[in-house]
Amino acid sequence: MIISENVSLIYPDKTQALFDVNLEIKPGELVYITGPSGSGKTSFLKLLMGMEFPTSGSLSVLGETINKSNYGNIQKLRRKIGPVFQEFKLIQGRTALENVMMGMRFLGIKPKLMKEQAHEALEKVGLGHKKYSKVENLSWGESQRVAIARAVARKPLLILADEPTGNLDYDNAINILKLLKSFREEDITVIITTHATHLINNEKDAMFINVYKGRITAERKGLAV
Ligand SMILES: Nc1ncnc2c1ncn2[C@@H]1O[C@H](COP(=O)(O)OP(=O)(O)OP(=O)(O)O)[C@@H](O)[C@H]1O
Repeated sequence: MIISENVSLIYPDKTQALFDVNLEIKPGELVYITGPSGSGKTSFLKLLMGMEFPTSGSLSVLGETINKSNYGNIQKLRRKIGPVFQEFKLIQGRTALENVMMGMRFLGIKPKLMKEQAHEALEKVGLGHKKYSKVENLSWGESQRVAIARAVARKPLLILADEPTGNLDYDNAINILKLLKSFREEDITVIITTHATHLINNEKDAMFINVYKGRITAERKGLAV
């Protein structure tokens, strides 16, 4: 699913965000990425989405090599990924349903099916009753759920959630994590960055990646390795 060998990332201004990342993530795994602010968590997710390319080393995601020369295939790869961004990236003035449908625009799905998948995804995240609400009228937690619905409506193989519990109170944060974890039952690999280590300390069936100053350590708990 994801194989990273000696991957380093240096931005054009010479900031080295990641050093020698070696890891393998298997299909259907739940992965938490923790680490202080500025340690390289988002940079790692950007590499997985092909929004950045490794400066050195080799990275393969769902069988596609992440490098500039493979750009055509990386665009196809993105159709199999459901991203949940830190700042949601919802379109104001549009309803929850419209936002979820917009996330499927370039997937080549027929409009009727697109609508069905969007309805289904909003039901799944518990927002069936807010489908026709404009997103600016939703609470923070509800907006986060719309962003998650938009990611799962695409029927992805991989969900990448960047700090999905940021700005949520304890109960909402726990519920959002529960929701994201539930997608594993559909064999989706779920990767979550979080500062909220207290929320995940008791997880027994997950891979934990810690990033510190661009260097990664990984351990699996409770999984057959
Ligand atoms: N486009 C960029 N150009 C140059 N440097 C960057 C760029 N994006 C990130 N960085 C730098 O790379 C390092 C890692 O940043 P990154 O956003 O990956 O950290 P993070 O762990 O996700 O932080 P946070 O928890 O605050 O979101 C930081 O030093 C950051 O300033």
